[in-house]
Amino acid sequence: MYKTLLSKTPLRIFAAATCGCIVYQKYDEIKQQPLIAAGINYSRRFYPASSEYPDVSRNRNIMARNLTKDLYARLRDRRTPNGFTIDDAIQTGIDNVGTFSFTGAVAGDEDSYKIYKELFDKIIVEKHGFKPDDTHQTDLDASKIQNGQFDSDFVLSIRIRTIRNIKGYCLPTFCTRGERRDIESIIVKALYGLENLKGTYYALKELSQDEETALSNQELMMPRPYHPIELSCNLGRDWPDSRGIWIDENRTLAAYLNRRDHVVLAVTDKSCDLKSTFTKFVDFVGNFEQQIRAQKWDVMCNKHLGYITTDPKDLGTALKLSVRIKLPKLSQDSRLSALLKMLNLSQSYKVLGENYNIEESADKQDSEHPVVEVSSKVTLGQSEVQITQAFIESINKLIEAEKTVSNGGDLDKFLYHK
Ligand SMILES: Nc1ncnc2c1ncn2[C@@H]1O[C@H](COP(=O)(O)OP(=O)(O)OP(=O)(O)O)[C@@H](O)[C@H]1O
Repeated sequence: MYKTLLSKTPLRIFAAATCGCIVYQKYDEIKQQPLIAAGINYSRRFYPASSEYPDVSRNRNIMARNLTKDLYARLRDRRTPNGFTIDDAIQTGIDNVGTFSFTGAVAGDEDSYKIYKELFDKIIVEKHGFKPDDTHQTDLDASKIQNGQFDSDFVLSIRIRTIRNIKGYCLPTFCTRGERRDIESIIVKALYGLENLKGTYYALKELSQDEETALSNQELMMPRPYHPIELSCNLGRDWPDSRGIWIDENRTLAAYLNRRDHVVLAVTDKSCDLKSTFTKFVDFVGNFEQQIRAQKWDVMCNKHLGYITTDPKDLGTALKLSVRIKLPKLSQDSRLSALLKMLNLSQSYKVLGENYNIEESADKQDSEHPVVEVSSKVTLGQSEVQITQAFIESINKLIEAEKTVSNGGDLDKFLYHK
C-alpha cells in the first residue's frame, strides 16, 4: 500500500497542481487582458467586478447611495493616466458610513473627474444641485460687493478661504513623496515671490515645540489628519513631510500646504467689514496665481467644474466664508440649525462658549454671550461674488433674527415667514 501511495501521490499532486495552474493561468490571462492592454503588468489574483463590489448597504454618504453594481463594473477596470482607480476614489466612503451630506469619494488627480465622471456627476448633482451640462463662472471682482459692513455688536471676525491645486500633479490622496516635495517648492517659491507681501514659511517637520504651541495659540496651526475619513483617503501619509504653513507679517493671510489639497489660501480678519476682507482675499489669491504662472505652472481649473479640488464638496470656487458672531439667544435655541438651513448657511456651526476671547477685540466681548462660528455652504454654480453677496444677506438676517428673539419676538414667525 505504501508503495502504491508513494508512487501515486506525487503524481496526483503534480497532476492536480499542473491542472490548477493551467486553469488558473487561463482565467488570469483572459481576465487580465484589459489591464495588459493598458500597459499594466498585474500579477495578483484578479476577480470580476461582481466579486469586488463593496458592501456599502449600511453607508449613508452620497457615493454609497449612488453606487450600483453595474456602475462599479463599468468603472472598475479604468485608470486615470496616473493610475488612480475607482477603488482609490471610493475607499473613504466605504470605510466611513458618514453623514447624509458626506460626499464619500475623492479625486486623486484632475483626470479623476473625467474618467469617473459617471459617479462624480451623481455626487455633484446631489451635493451641489449642479448638473453635468451646467457651467461654472468665476468672478473675483471685489468692487461688486455691496453692504459688506456687518453690525460690530455681533460680528467679531471674518475668515475667507479657497483652495488651489497645481495642474499636472496628483492630489494629496495619491501623490508620491517626490511629487509632494515638488509641489511644496513651487508653492513656497510663489509665496516668497508675492508682490508687496512679506511672510514666513514654517515647514512642519522643522517646527520646534514652542513654535508649534505659539501657532496653535494663534489658531494658525495645521492639524495632522486624524479622522478616519481623512486617513482612508491617504491624507496622513508621510506626515509632516512637505507640509507647512506660510503666514504674512500681519498674521492675516495664511497658506496651508499639502493637507487635503496642494494649498489652502486663507484670510482671517478681526473685522466686521466683509468687503474689505474680500478685497484682501482677492488680492492674495490673484497675486499667488500670478506667481505660480510666472514659474510656468498653472492651477487646476476648467469651465465646467471651476477650480478642481480633492473633495467634490469644494469644487467650483472652493470658497468658504465664515464669521464669528455673538448669538446669545440663538446659540441656545434648538431651532438655530433650521434657521441656518433656511438661510443657506452650513448647519455644522461651532459654539465657541461663554469664555471665548479674541485678543484685541476683547472690548467687543461680553463673556455672557456665546460666540458662534457660522460658515457658507455653496461653492459650485455661483461665482465668488454671488456667494459672498448671498452670505452677507444671510448673516444680516441672522443678526435680525437674534435681535428679534432678544426683544421677546417669536423665532418661529421669523423661520416660517422669512
Ligand atoms: N471667522 C473666523 N474667525 C477666526 N477663525 C475662524 C473663523 N472661521 C473659522 N475660523 C477657524 O479657522 C480654522 C479652519 O476653519 P475650518 O475648520 O472651517 O477649516 P477649513 O479648512 O477652512 O474647511 P473644511 O475643513 O471644513 O473644508 C478653524 O480653527 C476655525 O475655528
